[in-house]
Amino acid sequence: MAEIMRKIQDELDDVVGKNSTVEELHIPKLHCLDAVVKENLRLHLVAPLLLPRHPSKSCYVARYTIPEGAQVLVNAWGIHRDPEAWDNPLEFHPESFLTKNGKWDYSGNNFHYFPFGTGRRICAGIPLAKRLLPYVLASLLHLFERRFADGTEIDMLEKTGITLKKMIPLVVVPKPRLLLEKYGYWFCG
Ligand code: HEM
Repeated sequence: MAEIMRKIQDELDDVVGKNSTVEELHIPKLHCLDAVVKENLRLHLVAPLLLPRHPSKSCYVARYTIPEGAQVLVNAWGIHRDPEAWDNPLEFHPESFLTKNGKWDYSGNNFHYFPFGTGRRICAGIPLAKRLLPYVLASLLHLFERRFADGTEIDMLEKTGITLKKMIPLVVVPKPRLLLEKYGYWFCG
């Protein structure tokens, strides 16, 4: 994990530099960060079972009859960990999103990877999330080193629900890594 963090911060230092702060124009050049966001959304989906579906008419899917009005849940969490689609599916390997560029996107058209859902009920916030997620993460990682609070370690255990949450909240202590003047009023008081 420490090595992935170093790669991301090296990329941020190359693309953004230590004398400026992250802007939207930098985001398309941050390939390593993009791969980390995508891999994180593979393993830790926001909505592990998507939103429930209810067919308006009985229908057949594969060999199964789905009666009208039945509640259908799609186990996207399981599909994202399918060993037939992913090498070492339980491990965090952002590299797979670097080498298969373009294959994995958020369109919902690839049924091995659809963190924003798929079809008519696909997430309505993709355009916003796609911009905001890397921008906020890039800004935080560029501005701060993060140290775990004394005696704590990262633990990725999840708490199940309609949305997935961390079982144990992450507590980090941010440490500035740029010149203090880049932090504006936060550190000037
Ligand atoms: C990391 C960020 C986000 C993720 C991973 C995410 C993921 C999802 C998923 C998996 C669904 C269910 C899709 C399905 O069942 O096929 C969904 C639905 C939805 N999302 Fe998001 N979402 C995110 C951010 C947002 C934001 C920022 C907004 C709004 C500003 C938003 C608005 C919605 C809405 C309105 C729906 C319901 C769509 C419908 O039922 O027709 N989401 N989202």
